[in-house]
Amino acid sequence: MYDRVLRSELTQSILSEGHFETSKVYHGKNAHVDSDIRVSESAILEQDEVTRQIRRRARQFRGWHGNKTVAIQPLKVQRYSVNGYYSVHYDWDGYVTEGNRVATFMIYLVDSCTGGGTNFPRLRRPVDSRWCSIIECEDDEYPGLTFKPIAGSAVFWENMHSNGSFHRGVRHASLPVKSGEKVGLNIWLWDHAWRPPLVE
Ligand SMILES: O=C(O)CCC(=O)C(=O)O
Ligand SMILES: [Fe+2]
Repeated sequence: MYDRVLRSELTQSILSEGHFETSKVYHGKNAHVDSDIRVSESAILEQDEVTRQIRRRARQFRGWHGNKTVAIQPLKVQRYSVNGYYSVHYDWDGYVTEGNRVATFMIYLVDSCTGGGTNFPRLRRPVDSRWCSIIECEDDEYPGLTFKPIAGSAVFWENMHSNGSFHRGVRHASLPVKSGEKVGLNIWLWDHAWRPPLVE
């Protein structure tokens, strides 16, 4: 979890731009709306100086193996209203064989909600209570580790093991928003050179 990665002026500029549409679920090149899996609205941000700088910074912060073949995908803003959610999934795509999403930044832009945490059911919650400002410590409604949406902060994780095999430990969900609104900025690192490893 990274604190204050985005200033609020940038958030305002991002939010005023978006052309939101009902979010789809993707399998390779196929995409469809499926409210059993995902209820939110998304907008791909146009390229401008702000988005260019954010993408540059995300790329500098973290290359995949320091890899020159990693690109930052176009930035996507996702808005959840009451009962909006995204059920458990992986960010890697098991249907493609050339290139994949090797890592994810999830930046919270608007946190005026209850619920709406980012939940990793297979990760263990740390016991040290100092984590409790950023992770859910009181609520046992969902298994595993849940990051609270905190505007301006980011969660970063890798979607692959170092040999390029899919990391199944980072299965995650956006928990249902109970009240208010949550908005997140998804930044995905796409490695063009990724190929399925010969051994899992
Ligand atoms: O909004 C979140 O907390 C997670 C979003 C997510 O996992 C995704 O869009 O792939
Ligand atoms: Fe995801």
